[in-house]
This record gives sequence, structure tokens and C-alpha cells, in this order.
Amino acid sequence: MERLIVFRHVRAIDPSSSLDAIIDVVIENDRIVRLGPNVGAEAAKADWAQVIAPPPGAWLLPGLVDLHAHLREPGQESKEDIRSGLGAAAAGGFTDVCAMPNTVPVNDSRMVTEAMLSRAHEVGGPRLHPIGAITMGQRGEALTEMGDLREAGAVAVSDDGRCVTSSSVMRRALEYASVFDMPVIQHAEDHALTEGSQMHEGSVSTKLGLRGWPRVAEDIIVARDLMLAEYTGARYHVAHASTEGTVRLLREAKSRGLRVSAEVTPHHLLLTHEAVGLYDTACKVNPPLREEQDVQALREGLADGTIDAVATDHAPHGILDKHCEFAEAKPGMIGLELCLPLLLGLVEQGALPLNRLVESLTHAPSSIARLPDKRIREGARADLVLVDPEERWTIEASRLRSKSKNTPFLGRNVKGRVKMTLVAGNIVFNGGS
Ligand SMILES: NC(=O)N[C@@H](CC(=O)O)C(=O)O
Ligand SMILES: [Zn+2]
Repeated sequence: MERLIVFRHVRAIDPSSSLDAIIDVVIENDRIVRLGPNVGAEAAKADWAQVIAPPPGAWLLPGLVDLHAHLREPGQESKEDIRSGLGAAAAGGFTDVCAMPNTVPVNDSRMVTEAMLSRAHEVGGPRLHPIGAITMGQRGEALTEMGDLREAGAVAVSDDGRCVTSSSVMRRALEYASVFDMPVIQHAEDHALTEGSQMHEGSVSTKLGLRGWPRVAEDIIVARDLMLAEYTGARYHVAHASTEGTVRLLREAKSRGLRVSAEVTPHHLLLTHEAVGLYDTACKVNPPLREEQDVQALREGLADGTIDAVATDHAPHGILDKHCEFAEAKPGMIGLELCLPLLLGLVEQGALPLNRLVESLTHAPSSIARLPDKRIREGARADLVLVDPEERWTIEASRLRSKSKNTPFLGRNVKGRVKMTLVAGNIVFNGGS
């Protein structure tokens, strides 16, 4: 045996295994081998055992899975690269990160997918799962070789950052991707309705004199895509859902048994367009921050399972991308290290059941990306995150591992901290001080 790790008296929470109990968890090499009250006492005596006595009240959760991150490698390594991005992921409790293809060049080929994976293997830490483009160069025209992408290791396809607006391209994309059992992840934005837009179309955009992105630009694409998904029988997934309408459409589609899924970001669950204030570029993001009624609908949708997963849409940008006029600023905010602590705030307020939060960051995204299931049980792979739900800390740029610090949450006091992350029994993050 190479490795023996023993967690003593920790609250292990895994809703998909109906587990919520204070137990010991014993890990040998890459696997959980025993779990139960006091089962670690014996193993802890071995002189090679690494015994972990977590802070009182600490939680052990299955490793988190992010369906939507921008790691910027290849091409924009000054914003982030695979090493810093996976480092940030580990610090945020993520064991698996799906990387969007809007890199430079676009990940529309086996070559780019393979290069990203080989870089990730060199770096170690959380696993990287590339998402291939739907269309060549994300231009919305010719489909990529999805079979090649799949074979090289891509888990899904998306033109994220751009919408597939042509109904016929989308139809063919759904049909083609379904041959390889890959979900098609749509960035739902009717570009004809959002040209020149800077933020949500509403009272704040009017006051600031900025062109707005109306909700209907998202809803119209989601509605059409759901019809195409029904027609083709393919797997369809909505990226960063932001409107009340999207939630309503999804609820209706799911009630009829369609194979569709959706994700929501922490910022769309927590902020409205009011946060833009007087042109705060940190709050410029696509899709834009919306209104109270949308936030409410998204929270309810996540709580009742209409929205399956939470995804960060971690979108790092450099200082100059944000220190400029609002119209020039790049959209996006970082999220990997902030996701769990921010959303624990919603749990504390009673706005989201803890079980749903855990499920939406573990079991749900891993089943959408068809990754091995995240479970805390004997025989399962030891992908785990240790969280101190009581620790209070302040989000500060100097504490973040991401190369970029673009987030409107700097200065916010949060409660709950990731203390340790294990990927197949390897401790890839141990800190949180
Ligand atoms: N979310 C964003 O505002 N930006 C993302 C692209 C995207 O997810 O649409 C980016 O790549 O920067
Ligand atoms: Zn997007």
C-alpha cells in the first residue's frame, strides 16, 4: 500500500448515497476502503497512516465538478493557464473541471483537445475535461469532427461565448453529437437582439445609457432549442441560465420528459443588474446580471431540480480588460475559488437546501458530463473535499490563486472555507488559511 489516509469524526455528506453522518473515512491509495463510526481507529495506528482530525463540525463532501470554466490555455495565458486554473480549482474544492473551447486557437480539433489534456497531465491536480467546439472556429457554420473530439477526450460540445443561432446548424449539431452521446451546451443568445449590448436591458441600462441585452434574447433560443431537442431526441444543456423565462421553459420541457439539463452560476443566483451601479466593469458579464424576479426564479429552479447544476463560468480577464470604459471592458468574472463559500451563504439564509447545493455541484454535473459518479461509499474513488462551514473569511485578491482577480465579490465576508481537496486519494490542496 502506498498511501493510507484516515479522516476521524467528520460529517460526511453525500445526498446521492443518502449519507449524512459523523463517521471515519479510510482511504487506501485512490479508493475509499472503509467508512463508518470509529472504523478509522485501527487504521490510524499504522505508523504510515496520515491521520486527519478535521476542525469540529467540518464536512466531507464528494469532489466538486465544474461544467463551465475558461482556463484560457492555449492562447491567453496571461489571464490564466491550465496550471493556475487547476490550482484555483483545487483551492475551490473542485476535482474535475470542464474547460470551454473559446481558447486561441479554438478547441475545434483533436489536436487542441489532446494538447490541453497532456498539459493537464503534466500539471497534475484536478482533472481537466475539454469541451470541444460545436462549429469550426465557433463561427456557427461547419460542424466540428465530434467523433474525433470525443475520442481525444472531449466530454461535450459548445460554442460558448457565441450562440449557435442557425436552427439548421443546431439541428445537425444535436443529431451529430447524439451519435457520440455528448451533450450540446448552448450559450443561448440571439445575437440579432443583443448587438452592442453591455448589460441587462432594464431600468439600470436606461439610466446609464447603455444598450441592453433583453431577457427574450435568451428565452427565444432556449425555446427553439428545446423544440429541436425534442425533435431530434438529443441531449441538450443550457449554459449559465439567467432568466425567469428559461426556468419556466425548462420546467415545462422536463415535465414532458425531455432529456435536457441546465446550469446556473453563483453570480446569477446572488446579484442583480443593480450591482453594476455606476459602470462597475467587474459586474459586466454574459449573460448579464438580471433582476430580482430572475434571481428568485433561478433559486427556485435550482432548489426544485429544474436547474440541475451549478457551474462557475470562471472567466478570468486581465487588469486592463476591466480597467477601462464599460463599453470596452471584457465580460466575465472568476468563480472557481468563490463558488462554494458564496453559495453556502444561500444555504445559511434558507434559500437553498444544503443537499441540493451539494448535488448540484457533484452528482448532477458529473452525470451530465458522463464522468464517473461522485460517491462517498466503500470502493468509490477518493475524490473528496473537506470544508469548514464555520470559518469566516474575507475575499481578497491576495488570497486567490487564479492569475486574474476580476470579481465583484472582493471585500465580501463569507462563511465556509475549503480546507482540503483530494483527487483519487491525492491531496491536491491543503490550506485555506
Ligand atoms: N461569461 C462571460 O462573460 N465570458 C466568457 C464567455 C461566456 O461564458 O459566454 C469568457 O470567455 O470570458
Ligand atoms: Zn457563455
